[in-house]
Amino acid sequence: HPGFNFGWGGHGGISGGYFGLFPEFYQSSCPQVDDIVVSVLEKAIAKEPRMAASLLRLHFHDCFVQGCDASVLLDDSTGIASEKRSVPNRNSIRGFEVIDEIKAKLEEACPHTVSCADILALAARGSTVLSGGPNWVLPLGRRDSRSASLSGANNNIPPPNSTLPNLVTFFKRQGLDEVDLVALSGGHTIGVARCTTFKQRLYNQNGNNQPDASLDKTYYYGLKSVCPRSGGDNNISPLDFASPARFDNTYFKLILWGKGLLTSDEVLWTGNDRRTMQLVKSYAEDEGLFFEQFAKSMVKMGNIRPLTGYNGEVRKNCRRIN
Ligand code: HEM
Ligand SMILES: [Ca+2]
Ligand SMILES: [Ca+2]
Repeated sequence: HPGFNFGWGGHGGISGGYFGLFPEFYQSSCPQVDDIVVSVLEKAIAKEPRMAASLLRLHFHDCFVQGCDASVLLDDSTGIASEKRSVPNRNSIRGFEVIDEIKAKLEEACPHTVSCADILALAARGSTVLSGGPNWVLPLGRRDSRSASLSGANNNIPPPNSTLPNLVTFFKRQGLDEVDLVALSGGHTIGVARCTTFKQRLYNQNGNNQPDASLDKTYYYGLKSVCPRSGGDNNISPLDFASPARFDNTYFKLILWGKGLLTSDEVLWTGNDRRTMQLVKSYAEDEGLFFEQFAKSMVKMGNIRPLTGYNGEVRKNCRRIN
């Protein structure tokens, strides 16, 4: 049965069973899988362009905690402490209704076949493409976890005020390098962030009641009007104000101009690491280069510790274990 990769993963030889994933995984068991995913995405993103950003982020927050196993989608229940309650996720991650709709359509077309973890990977790619970004060949065959890790979500997702060395460490822990860090940060070419995630930069970046000196002055004044010193924590600002719904390379151009929204964005340029500086500069100058590396790094991120073979399960409902 080609829809089930017996013999590929689960031998514990190669770390995490990387060789368990392959692009043709659903070729005979659910050939329409990508069409169904994209049709739901088209509707959702037409209704709200930001949804593309939210879905891209969901795959990232899944993969950095226990690997790409849809742990992020589990609700609280007996024995499950939902990752949705973690500091990086609460009042923040979204898109669950769209994932539910995709899952429901897939259960109709190909019952009990497509995992929620693969849906997240497909939704991230589809969202990128529909926003004008690159396409890539996507290895599939991830299975879904029977557990979640609230502490993992608190400890493994990098906070927005991270220093550059800290960001590098968070990514290294997942087997990702500086090139992946810079390229994947380019995901911030779409979507928004809440005032609470960048407030410190505006009012007290170094404990001296001063703004982050790397902020462009005009940009800084604009941000202060959205994000007052006190209150307004849930006010939102685009991560790439020049083209918040378009997947392009303006995110990197803005960073060169001191107009990156989060500390974690700006430090890629100001963090005194010649490698990340050079990468920011090259992606700002060459969108094609950024697209190519983003695609490669997304595949790499999507390969973080997947469950394959007999491990895990294919959930019937992405919000709970079977
Ligand atoms: C490098 C470390 C990263 C940090 C510190 C970081 C941090 C954040 C923060 C704080 C927000 C705003 C959350 C909120 O206000 O509720 C955000 C949004 C976002 N992040 Fe990241 N992120 C990082 C990497 C990534 C990666 C690797 C991706 C995907 C490839 C990504 C994609 C997104 C997207 C698309 C949004 C907007 C979501 C929306 O509008 O709903 N981020 N990120
Ligand atoms: Ca996970
Ligand atoms: Ca953009």
